[in-house]
Amino acid sequence: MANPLIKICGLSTPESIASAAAAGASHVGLVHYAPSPRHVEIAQAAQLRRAVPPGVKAVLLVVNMAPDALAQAVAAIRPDVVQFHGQESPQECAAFRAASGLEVWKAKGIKTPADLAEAQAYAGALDRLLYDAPAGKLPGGQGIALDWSLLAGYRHRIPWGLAGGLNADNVAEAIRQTKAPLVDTSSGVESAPGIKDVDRIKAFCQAARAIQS
Ligand SMILES: O=C(O)c1ccccc1NCC(=O)[C@H](O)[C@H](O)COP(=O)(O)O
Repeated sequence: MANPLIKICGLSTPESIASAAAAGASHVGLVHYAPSPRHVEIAQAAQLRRAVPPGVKAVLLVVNMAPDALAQAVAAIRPDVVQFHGQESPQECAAFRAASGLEVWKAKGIKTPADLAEAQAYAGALDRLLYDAPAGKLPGGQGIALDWSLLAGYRHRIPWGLAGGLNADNVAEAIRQTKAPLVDTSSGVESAPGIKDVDRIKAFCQAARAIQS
């Protein structure tokens, strides 16, 4: 099995972006959602995006954002990827993808086999589905793992990734069970909500790459 891509999400300082890149992350996430402890304003996100080194993709996370506001945010930040993390429909994702020409991901909360089957309706509208725990107080970044056994052996209709409660201690087992081609973490590499920890980022990336087929 090839090493999975690694996304470290919810970064809010140039230092944490540099740590994630140095540890081998393929993607770094900037959360623009005011209720989140990881929220960054547009101007801050634009500055952080400039700190993302070549070879690492910047992912902008948004939740049910109005199309005009999203277009302005994208113009200012210039992300490589937009990750929708609210109730955006396949049609809305497809329309944004066609209009922007950007890579588009959609996070979907998965609790049952039916949720997983429903998520496949996004095939053709997206570049990647990100399976996460169902929304609670926040739509994402909750540190809650989904039931990985739901994904074991599943025939996905679209490129995908695994998020939700991943950390250095469990990511290898999650990859072993699900064969995830991309793993994503946020609270699992923090010392407190919104505060990224360099050592935890390093340990997560090492553990995610330690998997052998
Ligand atoms: O991280 C947040 O605070 C957040 C808030 C609102 C929407 C999405 C958010 N994060 C999105 C992510 O991609 C997280 O990495 C993903 O949900 C996994 O988080 P965690 O379980 O904490 O590793």
